Parts: sequence; structure tokens; C-alpha cells
Amino acid sequence: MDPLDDVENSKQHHHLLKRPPVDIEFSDLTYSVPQGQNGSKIILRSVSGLFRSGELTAILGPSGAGKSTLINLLAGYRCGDAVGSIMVNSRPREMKTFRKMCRYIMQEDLLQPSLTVMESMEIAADLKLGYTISKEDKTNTIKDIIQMLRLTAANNTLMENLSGGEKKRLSIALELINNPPVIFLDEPTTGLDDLSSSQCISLLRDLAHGGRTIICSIHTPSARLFALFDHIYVIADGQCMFAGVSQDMVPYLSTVGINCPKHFNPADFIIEVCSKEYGDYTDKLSTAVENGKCLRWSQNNSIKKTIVRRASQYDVQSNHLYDFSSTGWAQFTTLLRRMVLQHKRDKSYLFFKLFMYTFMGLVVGGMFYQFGNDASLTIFNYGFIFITIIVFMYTPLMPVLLKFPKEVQLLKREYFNRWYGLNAYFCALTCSQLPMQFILSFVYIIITYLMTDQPLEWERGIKFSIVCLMVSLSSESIAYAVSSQFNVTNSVFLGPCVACPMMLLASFGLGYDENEIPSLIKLGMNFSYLRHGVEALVIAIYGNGRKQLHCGEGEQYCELRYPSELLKTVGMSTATYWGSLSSLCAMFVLFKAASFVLLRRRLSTKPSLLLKLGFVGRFIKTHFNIPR
Ligand SMILES: Nc1ncnc2c1ncn2[C@@H]1O[C@H](COP(=O)(O)OP(=O)(O)OP(=O)(O)O)[C@@H](O)[C@H]1O
Repeated sequence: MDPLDDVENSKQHHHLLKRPPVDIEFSDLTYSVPQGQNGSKIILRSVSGLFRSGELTAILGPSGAGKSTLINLLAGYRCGDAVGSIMVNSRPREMKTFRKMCRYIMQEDLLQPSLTVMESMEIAADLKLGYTISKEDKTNTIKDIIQMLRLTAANNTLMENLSGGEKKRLSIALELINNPPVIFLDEPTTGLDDLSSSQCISLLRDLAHGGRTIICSIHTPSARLFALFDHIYVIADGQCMFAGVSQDMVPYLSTVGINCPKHFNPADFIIEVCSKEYGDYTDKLSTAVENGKCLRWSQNNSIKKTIVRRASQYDVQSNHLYDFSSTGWAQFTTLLRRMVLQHKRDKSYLFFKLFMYTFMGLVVGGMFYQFGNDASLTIFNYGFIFITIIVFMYTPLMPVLLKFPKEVQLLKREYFNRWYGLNAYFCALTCSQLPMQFILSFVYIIITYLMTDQPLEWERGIKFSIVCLMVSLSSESIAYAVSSQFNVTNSVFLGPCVACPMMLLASFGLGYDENEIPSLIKLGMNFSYLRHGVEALVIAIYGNGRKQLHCGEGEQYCELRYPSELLKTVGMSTATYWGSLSSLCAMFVLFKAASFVLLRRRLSTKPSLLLKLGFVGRFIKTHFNIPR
């Protein structure tokens, strides 16, 4: 029976159905990374090999040997400056199709916080399977996988409270939902005790024997674990030291004059050999297996001839098998549901934010208490407007700068494993923040607006609120743009640095004749969203024919009793509310677009643009710690 028919026919046991076999062959794979001013460091040196479906393959080697690099290249997670060929079912790997069929479980268990095991599975199922299969089938699939991975007892446990082994099993369970034919795992047993490790490897072996291609890197497996692997690929110094079945390894080592002592774990022994504890055998071993070209070493070395490379089982026609099952809309609604649930669970953070906005409102309201309608204090009321803009710049900025760099790591994993598209994620992220941003902004606005005695007119109040909201949304977008590129430390430093010049340009013009402002600064002012925010707020409060302000009896200094005088004094006499608001909205769209493009760039597996800029790019990348 054609495996493709198998796929098409059975929809009931989605996770059990067979996928077309996928064999991965690589030859003369060389990978280097730039190092120093003009140099580069070679990590993989012309290695070759064949990883077949239906087998559990272990990539073994000492620390720093190049295991993760090899997995990254084969999975397509990093393509960088790799040279050589990677074939999938004897055809050159076509990244677009291959990405759809492989899943990569990274060393670090990056899991969505504040969700239980069951919720994580349900959301992953909604994202990956969409609404194309019935709820019942979906529930059965989830139950089967949870049972298979022995997670039933932890069904209702929050991710934060899971043990290391449970986290690892959950990472695997999440990727099994849509039954990928190829799974890469980077050190799946790290942090697990012996029992959990052997349970994890046995499970992977069962999955592989069910027709999948499973490749994992592993440090020093126990003799028991070692025997569970169908195929061993040993790497050291970026070269292949052995490729074959585990039982062949000891005879292989004897043929090059290295005898493994009796009762010694062969896996430990070869790691010691590769670590040069018995002398440098690197070249000798690499030559003996032709740096991986011999595919499977055996005593008569005939395996190379007998391995039959499968004809291509997938091609453009079967491409659709691995397309997203869920529509963009389904992904959006599921992601939104997940984000809202996580917001709700993170109550302390919500209360903290609410407290912060209330506290800020009371402090600012107290500082400018009843200044709004007092003509002798108009210039100080301008200060209130400016401070309000600063509040709406900083308060949405900092939480994003602190939280998003971590979220990007998670996003990278889910995006790479094709849980959803970036459009759906970005829209859900934007929408999930909006209600809270509305509520928090209004808390601050109502407190300060009333305490500072601003004009109680609906139109002015609404215009004031719209501007505050737009400023906070723009700041948030800047924060997303910055934190999508940098780690937490650099983001927290850089975010305010980007906002600071905008703040200075916003206040420029006070006491100046508009015509006296140097044209370069004027140009800069046009690019400051805070400037447009201040302008729009000042006009919302003082523009549109606001009547003369109240001047207390015996007050000597009441020059600014006419609102138009204030507009002149702060250099905003020619500005209009709608003009400034439009510019603010345009800047918001620009920041939003920039954050989307930068995020897409960050998620891309293509080589960094900075590296293409040669020395300057490399300098920026290394000295400013820009992660991949
Ligand atoms: N971007 C990079 N820049 C410089 N060196 C790198 C880079 N990436 C990897 N390396 C180096 O390449 C070598 C191989 O790294 P890799 O992570 O593949 O090793 P590994 O075998 O997986 O090690 P471990 O078992 O400790 O995780 C290491 O010496 C590492 O320092």
C-alpha cells in the first residue's frame, strides 16, 4: 500500500498513521563561523552520513565536537555558511518542503508558561490540526499521546511545576501532535536521571520504529541507553569518527588498533578516544570511515553497497500533506485565547500594573492639583501634559523590554516547528495587549484629568484619551522592535535610549519663535512621535476656541490667560489636532511595521543580514551581542 494513501485515508488515528519514509543524506558538509577580524572557525569538516527512517540515530561526541551544529544544519535551523549537499530521499533538500515535515526539539525545554499540560496540548492541537478534524478525534489523539508519554498524572499541573523529565516529555508530546516524519532532538536526556533517560530513549525508539526518522545528539549514554540506538554517528573535531550499529563499534576500534577494555561502556570509551585520552586518533578514525562516506561501517564493509536509498517518496504533489491544517484565522483565535489565558493567570503582574498606573496618576494629579483652569499656572499645566506623555512613553515600554526577549526564544521554537504563521502571532499579540492597555490608560487619565481640573468637555476628554493611547501603543511597538533583536540587558538599555532623543525633540520649541528653530531640528521634531503627542494634547486642551482661563483675584502674572498665547509660547500655533494625531498614527504604523519586519528577520533561518555587511556587520553583531 502506498504510504501516501495511508496518510490520506486514516483520519481517526492521526498520531499513529504512517508517514512516507524520509531518509536524510549529507555529503562533504563543511560549516564555519566568522571569528576575529577576517578569520573563521571551521566547526564541521567535510562530513558525510545517512540517517534513515525507521531508525533511532544517536549523534555522539565529546563536548564542542559539533553535534548541535550538525543537527542545526540538518534541521535547517541554521544554514549560515554551510558548504556541501544535504539530500532528502535522494533529492536535494528543498527547505520549504523539508521545514514542513521536520520538528526540532531543542536542548532547553522552552514551554509556554502558566498553562497546564492538558491546556498546552489542546492549544497545540488547535494550532496544528486546526478545526479540520472533530473535537472528539482531537481529544483522542491528545489522550493517546499523553498516555504514551506517561504524562497522565501531570495532566493538570502547570508547566512551571513540572519536573525536568516531564518537561522534556511534554516538549516531545507537543511536537507529536501532527505526527511529523522527521524529529531532531538536541540532547534529550540532559538533566534527566537514568530511569527517565532510558524511558525517554525507549519512547523515541518506539516512535522511530513506527516509521519516523529520529535523530538526537547525546553526550555520554550509559551502556543500556547506547544499546537502544539503531544507528550511531560519532563526531569529534568536526569529523566523523564512526558510523554504524552499536555492536560494530568495538570491532571497528580494534581494526584501528584501539582495544576497548572488557566491561567498559563502548560509548564512554569512544568519547575518551575522541577526547584524545589515548593519543590523537582523529585522522585515523576519520579515514577509516571515510569521514562518514562509508555510511555504515561493518566488518566486511559491504553495508555501503547494500544500503538502498529510497526513491523519493515525497515531491511537490505530496507537499500538501504537511501544510498548515489550521487557517490563519484559527491560528489567530487560538493564539489570542492562549495569550488571554496567560494574562489572566499572571494576576500579580496585572495587579502590579494596575497599581503602577493608579500610583502614577495620583502622584502626577497631586503635583499638578487644580492647575488646569488657573491662568497663572498655565505654563505648569503644559508641564502636566509633557509628563503625561512621558508616562505613556515609559510605562508600556519597560514591561515589553523585560519580557519579550524571553518570549522570542519560545516563539522561535514554535515558529520553526510550524505551529503557526507570523501574521497570526503578530495580530494576536497586538490584540491581546489592547484591552489591558485601554483600561490602564483610562485609570491614569481619569485620575489625573479630574485632579488637575482639565476642561470637563466630552470632546476634549476623548481627544486627550485617544492621544495618550496612541502614544502608549507607539511606545509598545518600539519596545517590540528593540526587544525582538536584543537580549534583556541590552533591550532595557537601548529602549529608553531610542525614546530619549524623541523626548528632547518633543520639548524643543518652548519659548522659541517657530521660525527660529534650526531646520535640522525641525526635521527631527517631525520624526518624534512624542512631539506629535504633546502637540495634539496641548491643542486638545487649549485649542479649538477654548475660552479665556480663570485668573485668580490679585494675581499679577496672568499673561497666558488666553489659550492662543500658550500655543504661541510653546511654538505650536500652526499645529492642528488632526494633523498631529495623523502624524502620530503614521509613526505608530511605521513602528508596528518595523517591529514586524525585525521580528520576521529574527525568526528567519537565513544568515544574518549583518554578516553580509562584512567587517562592520560582524563588529556590530559581536560587540552588541545581537543573538540569532
Ligand atoms: N556562532 C559560533 N561562534 C563561534 N564558535 C561557535 C559558534 N557556534 C558553535 N561554535 C563552536 O563550535 C564548536 C561546536 O559547537 P556545538 O554546539 O556544535 O558542539 P556540541 O558538540 O553540540 O557541544 P555540547 O555537547 O557541549 O553541546 C564549539 O567549540 C563551539 O564553541
